[in-house]
Amino acid sequence: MEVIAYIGLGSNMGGKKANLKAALELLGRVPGVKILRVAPFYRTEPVGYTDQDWFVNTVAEVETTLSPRELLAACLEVENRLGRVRGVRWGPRVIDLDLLLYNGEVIDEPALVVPHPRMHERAFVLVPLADLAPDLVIPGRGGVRELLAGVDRQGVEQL
Ligand SMILES: Nc1nc2nc(S)n(CCO)c2c(=O)[nH]1
Repeated sequence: MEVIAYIGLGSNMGGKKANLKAALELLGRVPGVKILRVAPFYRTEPVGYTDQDWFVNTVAEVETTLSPRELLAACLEVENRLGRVRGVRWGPRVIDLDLLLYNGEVIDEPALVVPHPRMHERAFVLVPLADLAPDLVIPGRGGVRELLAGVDRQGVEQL
């Protein structure tokens, strides 16, 4: 049966918008994954490891028959196909796909934590997510609209 999941995409190396478009193209070709909607792209100030180039971020809403682990594996496969080299943990990356939400479920397993543990404090996630689903509730964290009101939108600029 199909469920709804949300995937965060980001790039801060090379052709950032082109990298996001390529990732969406590859993701959309995965059997069992259908991209329903994609938020606008945003130019965003790096958080966490700040000594790096600005990112381009967006969020995609997908309908999928894959399990959470299968969907995560598909995201990692897209990253690998686009040449993601896992160097510095928080360092620059050609492409990053984060599984943000899966069918409203809470999952806490080794290498699979959903909702994404930091998404509720990240404007670069909440802003595009609110473009798609402002009334969504992030299990255990609160409503997207309310969380967005609590973060600093500084450093998230619509492209
Ligand atoms: N603005 C911004 N800052 C980030 N810091 C990390 S790590 N990442 C990678 C995503 O976890 C990002 C990002 O995608 N966008």
